[in-house]
Amino acid sequence: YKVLEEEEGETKTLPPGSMGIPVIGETIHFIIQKADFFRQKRQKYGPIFKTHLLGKPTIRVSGKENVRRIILGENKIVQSSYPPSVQKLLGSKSITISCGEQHKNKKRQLMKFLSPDFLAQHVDAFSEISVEYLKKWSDCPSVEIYKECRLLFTDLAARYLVSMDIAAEDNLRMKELFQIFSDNLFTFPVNLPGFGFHKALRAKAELKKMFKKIVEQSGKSSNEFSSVLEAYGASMNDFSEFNEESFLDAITELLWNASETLSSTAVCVIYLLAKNPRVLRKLCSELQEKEFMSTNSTQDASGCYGNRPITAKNVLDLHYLDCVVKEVLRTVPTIGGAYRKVIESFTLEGYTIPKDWRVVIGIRDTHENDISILDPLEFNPDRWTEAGSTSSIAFLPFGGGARVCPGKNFAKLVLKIFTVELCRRCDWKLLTDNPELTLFPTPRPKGNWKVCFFSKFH
Ligand code: HEM
Repeated sequence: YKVLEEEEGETKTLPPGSMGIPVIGETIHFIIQKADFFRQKRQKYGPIFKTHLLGKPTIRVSGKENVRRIILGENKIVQSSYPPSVQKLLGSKSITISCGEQHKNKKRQLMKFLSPDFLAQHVDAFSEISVEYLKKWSDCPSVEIYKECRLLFTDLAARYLVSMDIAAEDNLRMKELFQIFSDNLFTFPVNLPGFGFHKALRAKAELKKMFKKIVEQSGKSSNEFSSVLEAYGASMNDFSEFNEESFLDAITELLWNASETLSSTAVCVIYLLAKNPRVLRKLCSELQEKEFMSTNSTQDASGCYGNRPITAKNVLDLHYLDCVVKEVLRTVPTIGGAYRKVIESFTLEGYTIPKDWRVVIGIRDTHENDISILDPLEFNPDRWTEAGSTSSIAFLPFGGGARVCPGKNFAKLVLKIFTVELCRRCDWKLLTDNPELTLFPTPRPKGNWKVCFFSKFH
């Protein structure tokens, strides 16, 4: 790769960086170092650098304006394009991988399903399921928090996104399979025993078998499953076109997307609130002030503690809660980067971003290096309350433009409900010394963090 090219008399400069060894590029470093690979490169080369990853020359871009330009340039200068391992594992019909009209239709359907009315209708249910798990956790001496959050949010997503009840033992196995699937999404697409890709394909095949069994045992026909699955093809309206593989792929994509992201963020909420008692106190004060949290621990005849039920409307009154959830997503963004293919060469900060290269939008890098705020690495929800300053904060945890996360409002509501129930019902303590997070593929504990929950009402 020549650093300088001449085209139409114009000098074109590729961003700084290194392309590694032929064919393999720097993929092995990336697989070993994960998020640190990008951090080190950014420190060395700045916000735009080139490398060669997973079979393609790649440019990683960070910085609010740069990222905005790419996100809003979908289908004009870039198009969503994930590495071959991700494409094969999610399937060409998944929302993440599909493009053009097919993508637009599926996305529209999914967003229609996840309407404000749908969210409002299920607030009680989201609350109940959070309470169910919090009670279970408080009854144990300690719990492995990441595992438990995965069980909770897979259960929640299965019930409300795909109308599927999963038994506890199936959920445990699903948790293991989703973990193998996620851990090996970004890898060499070599389908041979011992390779990560092979393990992920097997995990997905087993997941689909489990979903098929659950669907069959439910006695429902496929068109009785929630309309969200129609997003994956007109098949469910027209039985002759019903495609079982697409139906099971759709369940996998939705459950994986929801449980991976929500469990990761919920663990970060638990961790960051435990680490920042001042923030937790301030959040509890807000809950008390707005009558979401009673200071009276006496249970009434209906089993309530005088806590105000959460609704889609009254949760909006909780401004500090909003700041806390935003700050968790800013300091530890769930998705570190989004992948695109360049369909039309363009320039950024004077560098050429050539056609056919891959561009990775650095979400984490952009948040971490935000020069418009003080100490961007610090967890400080109060920064969101300072008048006038918030619109300049780099904040794109859900991406943007045509590829914006369709689960954004669902995720924010579920996370807020979980956080309110957590704070008003429990105290908790991390039992692991020096807990550390690993950031790739999504933030999660390094090792098994144990957490002890105490019910506030015992
Ligand atoms: C904290 C929670 C979540 C975060 C931070 C998050 C983040 C993201 C981001 C950054 C993208 C854009 C990727 C890109 O630009 O290529 C995305 C896409 C997507 N998300 Fe989420 N997500 C979350 C929860 C969910 C949930 C609950 C669902 C399911 C309802 C979901 C379904 C999807 C789908 C289907 C896409 C692909 C959209 C497309 O390609 O147009 N996400 N998510």
